[in-house]
Amino acid sequence: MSIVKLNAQPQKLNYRAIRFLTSAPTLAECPEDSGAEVAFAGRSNAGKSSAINALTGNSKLARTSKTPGRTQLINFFSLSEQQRLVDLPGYGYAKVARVMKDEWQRHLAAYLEQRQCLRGLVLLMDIRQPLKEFDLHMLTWAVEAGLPVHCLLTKADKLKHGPANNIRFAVEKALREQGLDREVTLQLFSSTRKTGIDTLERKLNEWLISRTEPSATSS
Ligand SMILES: Nc1nc2c(ncn2[C@@H]2O[C@H](COP(=O)(O)OP(=O)(O)OP(=O)(O)O)[C@@H](O)[C@H]2O)c(=O)[nH]1
Ligand SMILES: [Mg+2]
Repeated sequence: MSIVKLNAQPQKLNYRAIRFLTSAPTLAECPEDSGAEVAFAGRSNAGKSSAINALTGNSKLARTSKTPGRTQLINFFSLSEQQRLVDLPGYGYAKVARVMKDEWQRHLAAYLEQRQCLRGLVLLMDIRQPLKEFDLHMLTWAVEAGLPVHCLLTKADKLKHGPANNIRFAVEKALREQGLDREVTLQLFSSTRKTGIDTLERKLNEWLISRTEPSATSS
């Protein structure tokens, strides 16, 4: 008889207990493809590393920089043996040679297309420059691949509350009009002010806990 054990995992993860795991330049060098992973993607300088630091309350966890292109490797952070967050290299105006940019893009595409344990994508966009070509490319790809996306409109502290919300509504409308709203959610976020962290945590818990396979045993 096959018995499926009740999933004994907590409904919340302790993001403060996160640890740096490893950095990988290519898909082949990533940790074993098991458990559940959520990746943070977005243009260079969008605030990916800062968001991971704000979420985990550790300003030194992921390296941040005023110089776009700081994160050049796929960086893995573990929440538990089976649950990870991933800081992806940014796309865009990194001050690196064209040939290197193409290299990264290839590794990024391989990771996104082939990583089986990827449960969702957090797509970060600077609220002052949302829905650039790369963002639309990522959203289209994810929707077609059936991968859920949660968008963070970052650096919301740079705008007053009213204008920030107006941008959020405009982005939601644009996504609906382009048929990109399936499995896509959106929120305002500020790493500096630490706003939007609860909403982000809820989404990550939903992806990393409820979508982790319950363990099965036979007797
Ligand atoms: N005001 C403000 N600045 C922010 C916020 N988030 C990030 N920044 C700043 O934006 C710059 C880029 O942040 P990073 O977190 O390094 O951006 P990234 O997306 O990881 O960049 P790459 O690694 O180059 O892809 C840094 O100078 C941060 O301090 C925010 O919420 N508000
Ligand atoms: Mg970074």
